Amino acid sequence: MTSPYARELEIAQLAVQRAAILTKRVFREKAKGTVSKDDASPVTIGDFGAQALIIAALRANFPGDAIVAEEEAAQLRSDAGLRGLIWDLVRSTRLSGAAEEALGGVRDEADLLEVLDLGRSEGGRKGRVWTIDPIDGTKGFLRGGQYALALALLEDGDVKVGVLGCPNLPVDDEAPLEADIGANQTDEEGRGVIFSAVVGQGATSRPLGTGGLTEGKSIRMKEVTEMANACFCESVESGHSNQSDSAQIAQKLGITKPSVRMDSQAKYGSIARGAGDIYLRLPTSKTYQEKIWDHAAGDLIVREAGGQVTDTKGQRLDFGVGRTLATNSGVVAAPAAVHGRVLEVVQEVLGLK
Ligand SMILES: Nc1ncnc2c1ncn2[C@@H]1O[C@H](COP(=O)(O)OS(=O)(=O)O)[C@@H](OP(=O)(O)O)[C@H]1O
Ligand SMILES: [Mg+2]
Ligand SMILES: [Mg+2]
Ligand SMILES: [Mg+2]
Repeated sequence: MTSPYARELEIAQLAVQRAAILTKRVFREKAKGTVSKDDASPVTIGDFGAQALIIAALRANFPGDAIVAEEEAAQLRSDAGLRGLIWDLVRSTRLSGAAEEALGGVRDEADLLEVLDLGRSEGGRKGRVWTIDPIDGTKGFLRGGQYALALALLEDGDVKVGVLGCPNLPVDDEAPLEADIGANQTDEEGRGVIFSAVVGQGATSRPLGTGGLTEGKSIRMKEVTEMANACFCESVESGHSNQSDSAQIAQKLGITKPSVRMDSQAKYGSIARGAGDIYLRLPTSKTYQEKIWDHAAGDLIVREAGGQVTDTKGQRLDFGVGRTLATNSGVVAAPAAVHGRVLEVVQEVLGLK
């Protein structure tokens, strides 16, 4: 008997792997100066191209499912030049060997727009909903630092399958956490990893390849025996997470190491494999609502690796409210055994108790 969600997991990973071939091409061509067209940023090109390829794979395999994706086609409808550039990339990006056969493609430029707009679902608590962030950590992508292609399947509001493609993280699960290096790490030997998880089946990492999937390894969070030695990750952008609050929290917890700042859901993947221990995302404004595509895959991967993920109020992230995590505020992710203690200090510093 095949395990539940086996096909969803396989297709999701292949789709992410194919889309990562495109984002890496865009980065390389940007470095050579051949990709920019007028004011189109490479991240725009990569975002649209990767989203189109991922949705095409979902459309071919799970045509009845709803999709909540970050980008939409509007800008491409009015910009034929940009549309043509993206179409050229999309039509020529394929997995090697038989793996490509399982994934559907995009037919033409008109279909490109159609496919992109399939991601405009409002989400919600009913049925199967895929959520996609084609490039998470756009700043990291541009710098040649960390970024992720994120894909998750929700069923009745719960995350069932999560996949994170991280082209610039080390393949080696034991490799120490690197602060945002910002150098061009794309294509460096030993980099590129896919994290994945299925509810109740644990979390896995495997090299990000260009054809069929290779064997995965099970990953677990590291046990925190001494808080002083714990390592916490946070956003690079101070506008995305309050870094002065996190410094105070770390100090109160007795953490002596400086935080590791890293873009994207690579933070979730890194703590899930024990390269780091804690991920804090502390609100910088009362009005910003986190987007479901920025957290769904990472949330499941960390929980399946032995972690607990809540918001700063101590509530589980609720992916069933719509396109945003409207009822949550920030993120606190840590090994289950110490999550309570971390949350207590977060609430003390934020004045929530
Ligand atoms: N004000 C504010 N607060 C919190 N989050 C915000 C905010 N503004 C944007 N975003 C979202 O942050 C996503 C990137 O998060 P990161 O953790 O990668 O940030 S950072 O790049 O490390 O600084 C980023 O995802 P991408 O757009 O896919 O890069 C945004 O969806
Ligand atoms: Mg994002
Ligand atoms: Mg994005
Ligand atoms: Mg964005």
